[in-house]
Amino acid sequence: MNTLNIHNVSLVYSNGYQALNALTIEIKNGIFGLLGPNGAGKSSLMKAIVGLQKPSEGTITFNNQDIVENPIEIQKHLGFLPQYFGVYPKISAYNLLEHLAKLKGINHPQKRKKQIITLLEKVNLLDAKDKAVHTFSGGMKQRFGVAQALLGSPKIVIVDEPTAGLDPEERNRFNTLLSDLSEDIIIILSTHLVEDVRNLCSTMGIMKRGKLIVQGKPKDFIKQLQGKLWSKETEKNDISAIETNYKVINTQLVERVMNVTVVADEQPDSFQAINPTLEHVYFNYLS
Ligand SMILES: Nc1ncnc2c1ncn2[C@@H]1O[C@H](COP(=O)(O)OP(=O)(O)OP(=O)(O)O)[C@@H](O)[C@H]1O
Repeated sequence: MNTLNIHNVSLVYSNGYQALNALTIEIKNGIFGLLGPNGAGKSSLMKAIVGLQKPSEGTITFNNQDIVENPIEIQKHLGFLPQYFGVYPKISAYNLLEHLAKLKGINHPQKRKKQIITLLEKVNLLDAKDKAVHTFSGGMKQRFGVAQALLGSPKIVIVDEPTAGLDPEERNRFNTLLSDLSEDIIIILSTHLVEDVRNLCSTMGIMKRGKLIVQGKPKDFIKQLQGKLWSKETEKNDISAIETNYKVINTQLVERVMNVTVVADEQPDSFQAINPTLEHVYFNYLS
């Protein structure tokens, strides 16, 4: 079992901006979902974990090794899948993986070949190994991205918005792959897609303005909202009156009619009970 321990981490950039504020999390094998609006500090946290940005305060350990003092300790076990690769050179998938494997220090030619073939099989790209990566579909590129992130058998993989731009079928296939991989390693998934967190993550956290405002299991959060969510169709002009009496967590058009959802212990007049989803949980914590 791998353990990433982030304790009381704060990060103040040189311009004085506090991007992380006393953040504490323990992450074990499985997929940890990190949700939060733009600018909440998710990328800053990732940078601190991978050793690209030293925290101003606090400690980060990976399997009991201090990785703030010794970033190499995590870098040799780390795979990173950015949202987009900037450039896809006009070379085959196999050759590009071979090049990246050499950069990662996998020097033994036979071992390198075996690992590349195994990874191409795992991400279902073995048949496409001689095709140029720039001709791949979006889903194939993302699966290629997973293969490169897994070179060197990392114990921790960080994926940033991995399903952006994929069609629903590609997104399903990609999510199944991530889920299969997560049994023996830590995967940290930073995303705006609440549904992906619901489907994939055993644990999750929500960030807001540099703070981790909550962490736990998606299903426990949903349970906490059971029997407390109420919704009704409304006019746009009536929303501010509802807001004075109730905690409104969402207003949204459903079949072109405005629906308002509130959290309350008792059923408000003319509202219907609705079943909570993780999206309601997210809105509830952010509103
Ligand atoms: N090098 C830096 N110097 C100063 N401020 C920075 C620096 N990098 C990021 N910030 C600021 O820190 C805040 C958090 O940024 P961060 O990129 O961590 O957010 P995020 O949650 O990852 O958002 P997004 O989803 O948009 O990437 C932002 O207000 C950003 O402008």
